[in-house]
Amino acid sequence: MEKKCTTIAIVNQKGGVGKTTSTYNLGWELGKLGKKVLLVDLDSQGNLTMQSGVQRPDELRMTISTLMTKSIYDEELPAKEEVILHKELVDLLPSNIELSNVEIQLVNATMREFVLKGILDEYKTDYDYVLIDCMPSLLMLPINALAAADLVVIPVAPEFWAVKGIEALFNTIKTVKKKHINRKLVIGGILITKYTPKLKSTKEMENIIMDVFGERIHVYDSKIPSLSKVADAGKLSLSVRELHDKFTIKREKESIIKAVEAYESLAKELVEN
Ligand SMILES: Nc1ncnc2c1ncn2[C@@H]1O[C@H](COP(=O)(O)OP(=O)(O)OP(=O)(O)O)[C@@H](O)[C@H]1O
Repeated sequence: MEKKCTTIAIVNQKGGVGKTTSTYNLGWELGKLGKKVLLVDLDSQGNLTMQSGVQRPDELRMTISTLMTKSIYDEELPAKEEVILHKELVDLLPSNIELSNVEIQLVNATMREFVLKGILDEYKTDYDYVLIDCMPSLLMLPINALAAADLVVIPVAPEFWAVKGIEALFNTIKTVKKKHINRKLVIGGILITKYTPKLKSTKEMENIIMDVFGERIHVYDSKIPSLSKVADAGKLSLSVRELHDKFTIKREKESIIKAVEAYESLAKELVEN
């Protein structure tokens, strides 16, 4: 029997808020909980692909762009094994710079909002979770992610312009629902990333986010701490848990454990809801 799969779009049109980092580490922690996870890199920067250990994404023969182009031109999709890469706890549909051409191809494609959905309907059958890492825009590719998703998770770094950005994203989600692109789409919640509660400015932004959105939207209890070791793990193509496990000295382990715990508890929040 086909598995019930939950597809989650990790979206924020603001850059650098922790979308890729959260997609990878949330995926890893869901994998740790025994879930079968497919990560989808829907960003032409290919950061999720590099985070997953592919050093030169531009040399990949098959990527999500191959699938989307084939789908736009009504060609048969390649077998999953030809495209999907495997890591210990997650699988990956990789991406590279070619995805920027797809954004252009989509403009004139028929059923252009549903190209990714069509592909995932075919590719997601073995998975419990599909996590889509979106590029920082609200153009056709992120709209494709919203059309394919059951749930949206919005990583937000508590910075000055954050609230304005979330408002714009909500309007896009409203339009996606109103125009029947995806009427069942649910906003899972706001995930606060790069969190430093000791900083007055962070606390102020957290309060503003709660005041403005708290009544309408769930804000995940798990908050991802701002830690230089989180960025280090990314550069080493490791999850925060893997980097933690590699450390042998207690002080080193302590420098990243809070991020491991945060992504673990976020994964549990998602599984339990
Ligand atoms: N919790 C964190 N603590 C410290 N650094 C972080 C944290 N999360 C992410 N970073 C760093 O911030 C930078 C941006 O993160 P990331 O690439 O995940 O953001 P993004 O929203 O996906 O960016 P883009 O919009 O460009 O795709 C990276 O260098 C990453 O290592």
